[in-house]
Amino acid sequence: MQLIINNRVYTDNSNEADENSVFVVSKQNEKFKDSAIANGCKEIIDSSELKNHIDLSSIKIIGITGTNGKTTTAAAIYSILLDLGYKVALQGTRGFFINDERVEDYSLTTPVQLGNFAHIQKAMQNGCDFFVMEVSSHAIEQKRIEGLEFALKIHTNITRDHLDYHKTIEEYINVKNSFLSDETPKLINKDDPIVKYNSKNGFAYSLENPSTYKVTAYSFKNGTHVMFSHFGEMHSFSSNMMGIFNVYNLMAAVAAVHITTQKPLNEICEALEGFAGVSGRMETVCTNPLAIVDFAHTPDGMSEVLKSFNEKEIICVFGAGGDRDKLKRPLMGQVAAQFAKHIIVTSDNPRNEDPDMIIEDILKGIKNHQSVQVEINRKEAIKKAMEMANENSVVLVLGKGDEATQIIYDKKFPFSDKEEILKHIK
Ligand SMILES: CC(=O)N[C@H]1[C@@H](OP(=O)(O)OP(=O)(O)OC[C@H]2O[C@@H](n3ccc(=O)[nH]c3=O)[C@H](O)[C@@H]2O)O[C@H](CO)[C@@H](O)[C@@H]1O[C@H](C)C(=O)N[C@@H](C)C(=O)N[C@H](CCC(=O)O)C(=O)O
Ligand SMILES: Nc1ncnc2c1ncn2[C@@H]1O[C@H](COP(=O)(O)OP(=O)(O)OP(=O)(O)O)[C@@H](O)[C@H]1O
Ligand SMILES: N[C@H](CCC[C@H](N)C(=O)O)C(=O)O
Ligand SMILES: [Mg+2]
Repeated sequence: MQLIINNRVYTDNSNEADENSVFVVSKQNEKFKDSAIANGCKEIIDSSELKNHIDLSSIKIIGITGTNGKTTTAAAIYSILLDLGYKVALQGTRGFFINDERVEDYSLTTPVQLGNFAHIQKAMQNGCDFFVMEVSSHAIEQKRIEGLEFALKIHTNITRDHLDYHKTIEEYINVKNSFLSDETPKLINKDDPIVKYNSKNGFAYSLENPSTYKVTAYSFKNGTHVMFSHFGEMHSFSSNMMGIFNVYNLMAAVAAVHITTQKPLNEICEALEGFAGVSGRMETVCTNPLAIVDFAHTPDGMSEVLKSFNEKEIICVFGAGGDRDKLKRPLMGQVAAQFAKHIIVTSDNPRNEDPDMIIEDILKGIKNHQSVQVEINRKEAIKKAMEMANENSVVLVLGKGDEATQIIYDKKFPFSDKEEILKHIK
C-alpha cells in the first residue's frame, strides 16, 4: 500500500521501499524492516508517527464499531449528512464512496493504516467535511486506525463474531472496548450489557435504559415510526426500514449527526426520511412470494432478523462462511431452529473448507426440528425455498446480502441471492 504526501512515497511494503521512499513500520510488517533497508530505504518511521507527516484536521472523522449494524449505521449517517448539504466520504464493507459516488469496490471493511490515510486524503482533496468509516475488530487489533483522531466514535453492539481471529470472546470484547477507552467523544448503545467505555465525553442512545437519545415509542404499522426524547424534548422520525435493530441503527445515526453538526433535531429527522436503507440488508426482493435477502451472518444478526417476522411462516436459507469463526455455526443453526418453520442449510463462501463439514457444524445446533433440508448448492436451495413458499410465508435468504460472488477456495464465482430469487417469482 502506498500513500503520497508532498510528492513523497510512503509505503508499508518493503518490496516497494527504495532510497526515495519512506517505509512505515507497524506490528504487521516489522519483520520486513531489514528488507526495506536492504532495498536502499533511508527513512523509516513508526506507524504512530504518520499523523505528523500529514494534517487531517480539516475533516471530521466518524468511526463506527460493533458486531452488527456498522454498515447500516454508517450509510444512514452518510445519507443524512449529504441530505443536509455536507460533502461526505463513506468507507466500509461495501467500498469507498465520495459524495454519492462509488470510488472503490468491496475490499476490507477497514483498510490498512496507509489505506485509511490515503482515503481521507482523497476525501479532503474532494472538499469533504466528513469521513464516515466502519471500524472492524481486526482493524483495532492490527492498529489500522493508528493516528486517526475521531470527531465521534460510535458503538452499535457487541455480541460475537470472528473468534477464528480473536480466539476467545473475552479477547474480542476487550478489543472492541479498547476503541472506546479514551476521551474522544463517543456515542454508546446503553442497552448493550457488555460494552465498557470511558464516560468522559460520552453520549448514549437506547430503547430500554435511560440515555440522552432515548426511544420512547415505536410502531411498525405502515413503515417504522419512532419517537424519542432528548433532554425532555420529544422528536420523531419515520423510515421504511424494518426490524427493531434498525430502530437502534437509525437512532444512532440521528444522534451522531446531531452531536457532530449541532443542527436542529427536526431537520436531521427530516433528512433521515430520505434514507432508503442499504442494498442487501433486509431488502425485499419480491412480494409474491415474499422474499427478503439480508446480510445476517452471526447468531445475533440472524436472531434479530428472524424475530422481525414472527407473524409469518419463515423459510430460512443460510450457510456459514469457510475460514471464519467455526463456533458460531451451531449457534446459527440453533437460532434458525428457534424461529423458522422450514430450514434449508446451504453454502456461503466455503473458501478453503469442505462445505459439507461446514453444514455438519451448523446441523449440530439443530435438534429435533420437523423440517430441515440440506442443499449444498445455494442456487438449488433458493429454488426449493421459493417453490415451497405460499401467501403465509416469508423466504429469508441470509448471510450474503449484496455480495456478488460465491468464494470457493480462492476463486470468486458470480453469484447473487437477489438474482436467484427473481428467477422464481410466481
Ligand atoms: C487476518 C488478517 O486480518 N490479515 C490481514 C493481515 O495479513 P498478514 O499480517 O498476514 O499480512 P502480510 O501479507 O504478512 O503483510 C503484512 C505487512 O507486511 C508487508 N510486507 C509483506 C511482504 C513483504 O515481503 N514485505 C512487506 O513489507 C505488507 O505490505 C503488509 O504491510 O494484514 C494484511 C495487510 O497488512 C491484510 O490485508 C490482511 O487481511 C486479510 C486479507 C483479511 O482477509 N482480513 C479480514 C479477515 C479482515 O480484516 N476483516 C475485517 C472485518 C470484516 C468485517 O467484519 O466486516 C475487515 O476490516 O475487513
Ligand atoms: N443493530 C443491529 N443489531 C443486531 N443485528 C443487526 C443490527 N444491524 C444490522 N443487524 C444485522 O446484521 C446484518 C449486518 O448488518 P451491517 O452490514 O449493518 O453490519 P456490519 O456490522 O457492518 O457487519 P460486517 O462486520 O459483516 O460488515 C444485517 O443484515 C442484519 O441482519
Ligand atoms: N465481513 C464478514 C462478512 C461475512 C459474510 C459471509 N457471507 C461470509 O462469507 O462468512 C467476514 O468477512 O467475515
Ligand atoms: Mg460492515
